[in-house]
Amino acid sequence: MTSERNGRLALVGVGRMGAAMATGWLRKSRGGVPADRLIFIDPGLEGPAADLAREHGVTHLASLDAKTAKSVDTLILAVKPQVMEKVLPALSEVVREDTLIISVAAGIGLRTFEKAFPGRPIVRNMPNVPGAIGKGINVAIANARADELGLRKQAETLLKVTGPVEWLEEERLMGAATGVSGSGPAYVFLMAEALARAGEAEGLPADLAERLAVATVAGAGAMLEKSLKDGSANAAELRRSVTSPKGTTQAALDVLMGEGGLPSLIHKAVAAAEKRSRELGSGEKK
Ligand SMILES: NC(=O)C1=CN([C@@H]2O[C@H](COP(=O)(O)OP(=O)(O)OC[C@H]3O[C@@H](n4cnc5c(N)ncnc54)[C@H](O)[C@@H]3O)[C@@H](O)[C@H]2O)C=CC1
Ligand SMILES: O=C(O)[C@@H]1CCC=N1
Repeated sequence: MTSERNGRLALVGVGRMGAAMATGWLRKSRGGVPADRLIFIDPGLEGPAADLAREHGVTHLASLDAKTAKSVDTLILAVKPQVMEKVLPALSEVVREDTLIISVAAGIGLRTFEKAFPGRPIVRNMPNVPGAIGKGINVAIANARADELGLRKQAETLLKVTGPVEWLEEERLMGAATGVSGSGPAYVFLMAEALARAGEAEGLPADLAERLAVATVAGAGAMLEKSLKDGSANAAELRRSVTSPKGTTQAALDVLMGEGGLPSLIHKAVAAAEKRSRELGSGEKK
């Protein structure tokens, strides 16, 4: 069997994450996926996903029928973990024996998909929303069948359109990765919100405070990325470069890095996400 995948790619669940990935794939500049290879499967397509389908002419179906499934060699599952098990039986009846299954659902383990799709190659991936602009990161693990068929590389070719792929060998680490990079963009957006609110509370006009906060988060992120790439500095070194002894930053960091400050709060937050990931995987879905 060849590992070449030139068939269609069905994305099941085109909500926030599905639409972010599809946006990344449809960006031709990054060697993306041609619109006529993609099929959106979602009974409630709306918002950005509906716009994407319309703008690019992507086929949209409410469910995957047996005839269409014959043309699908890659199935991406991007529904909520809470509905995943309801969605799997109907899909398992129609997908081909050699279809590569990729799930991006938090918490749901390879074993669940191996039960639903016996003998199929499966990749569990944790993407994040900056993938929509090619600035995402993926953390993935492949089952043995995917490796037997040499499909890890094939999955990576697809996933890396949205950002690099880090492969894990131990599935138990997926929860921690989810807490860092899957959920992580929300922490950074919260930082931008909090910074803007704080500026406003200290007297800045709201719109100016927001512009300053957004430019600061975006600029610091871009600088960190560049400095890591060229090897000039890491995050701690960049932080120290802003911090003049006895200056304003030192005064602020004494608050942020004091007892119970940001580092310990972030650790608690990532640990909570990791725990929730395990709960979602074990069926505690509420
Ligand atoms: N939102 C994020 O930043 C990230 C989400 N994920 C994972 O992505 C998955 C989706 O999350 P979101 O996009 O945030 O949720 P969402 O609620 O925005 O999207 C879920 C989509 O699934 C559709 N859907 C529901 N039942 C369906 C069915 N039977 N067949 C096909 N589609 C169906 C809904 O209409 C909706 O469009 C989750 O498993 C989540 O863990 C992973 C990484 C990041
Ligand atoms: O909040 C969630 O459960 C999903 C998974 C990672 C980011 N969003």
